[in-house]
Amino acid sequence: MKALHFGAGNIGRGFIGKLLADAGIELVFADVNQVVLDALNARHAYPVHVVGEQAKVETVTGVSAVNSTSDAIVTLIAEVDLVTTAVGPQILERIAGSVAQGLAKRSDNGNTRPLNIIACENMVRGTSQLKQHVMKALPDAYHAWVDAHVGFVDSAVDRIVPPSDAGSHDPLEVTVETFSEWIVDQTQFKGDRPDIPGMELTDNLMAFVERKLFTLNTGHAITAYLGQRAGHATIRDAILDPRIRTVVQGAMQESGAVLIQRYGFEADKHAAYIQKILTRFENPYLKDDVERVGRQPLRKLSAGDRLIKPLQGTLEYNLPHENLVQGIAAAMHYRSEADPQALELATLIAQKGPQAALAEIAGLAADSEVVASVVSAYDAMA
Ligand SMILES: NC(=O)C1=CN([C@@H]2O[C@H](COP(=O)(O)OP(=O)(O)OC[C@H]3O[C@@H](n4cnc5c(N)ncnc54)[C@H](O)[C@@H]3O)[C@@H](O)[C@H]2O)C=CC1
Ligand SMILES: O=P(O)(O)OC[C@H]1O[C@](O)(CO)[C@@H](O)[C@@H]1O
Repeated sequence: MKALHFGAGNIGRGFIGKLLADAGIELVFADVNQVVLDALNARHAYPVHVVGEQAKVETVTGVSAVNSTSDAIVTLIAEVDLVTTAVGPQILERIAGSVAQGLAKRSDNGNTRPLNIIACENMVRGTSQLKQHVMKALPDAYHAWVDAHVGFVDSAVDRIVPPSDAGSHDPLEVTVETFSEWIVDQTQFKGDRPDIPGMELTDNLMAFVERKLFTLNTGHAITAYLGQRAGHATIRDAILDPRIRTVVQGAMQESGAVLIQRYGFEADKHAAYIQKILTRFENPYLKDDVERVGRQPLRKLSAGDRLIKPLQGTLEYNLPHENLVQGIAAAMHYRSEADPQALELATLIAQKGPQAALAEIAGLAADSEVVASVVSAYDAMA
């Protein structure tokens, strides 16, 4: 079996690519970072530091790489059995054109072996969104063929992989936590489902996507935003601050109450899930900067993402949300000179004021009670 994985970054090398290579799948990474591409093609292997109580270094072998903007992509898509991505939600649209060309070539070549495509991004049904971009880029004449032979499989992906230690000079080295969870929608595959140890199948993906995104990612983002306000550099330092921990735990519980209502999770199991996540944030073996976890605040404050969607859920079920409100207010204060979205956020707030800016970014009614609560928390934090 042969796979093409877009994005040889932290999750690509440290999680998805590793699982594929460990399963004996011939793996080609596609990326735009020439240093990483050259190193992968020179060594065909890289080290993964799995850190925890019992640290170990595992070597991923038998991998190669191509430039994601080269024609090689089209040829590969015409022949591989599996395509995965971990490039970031905003990049999916950019790779869709070459995926479409590859699918057209596959069809022209008469290759009717099933192909499955799985986007592994922090977003709800990211593969379905990739499919929309691909279909837009693909001539109509190929649509029926793609529907018959290509599975677009949504997934939820959970492993904390910050950039490797700044002390390392190896561009391929990656450091990962012990925990990992990759859950895919078994109903969307074409042909036989691949047997990849570490890839779990479900017929109830939305529950798992929302459980992960609106618990871990909700709590993580709020830890980052409150952490920056309090002057903490890392997620560990922030979550060990008792005032921050109280709000983060409260926000995960508020979001959890929505998930329990919506999906029927058992309350005690969900409480244990939250506690486990808090210990993952505390991981003493990972150095995870608040800027990494807080990156791209406009995306994180958008309507379907980890802060606003749980808040909307509390409104839908008439549930408490004071800690989510604190987290959203802190997100509006997030600043980073290196992050274009943080700069845009600051400009929007300066130009329109916090009420109109939040309404626009989050898709909330400017005159709603909940926007007034966030603005009042935002002002109190200023
Ligand atoms: N790092 C983590 O702990 C986790 C990340 N994720 C998700 O995985 C995705 C990737 O995140 P990271 O690995 O942390 O980011 P990263 O920045 O480490 O990796 C992204 C990679 O994509 C590459 N890339 C950019 N444009 C490209 C293009 N046009 N074609 C091919 N490659 C391109 C970059 O050069 C980089 O190597 C994101 O959606 C993130 O939300 C999900 C769970 C955990
Ligand atoms: O990758 P994003 O969506 O910017 O958000 C960072 C988040 O992703 C993760 O890297 C993995 O889920 C978390 O550590 C963090 O909550």
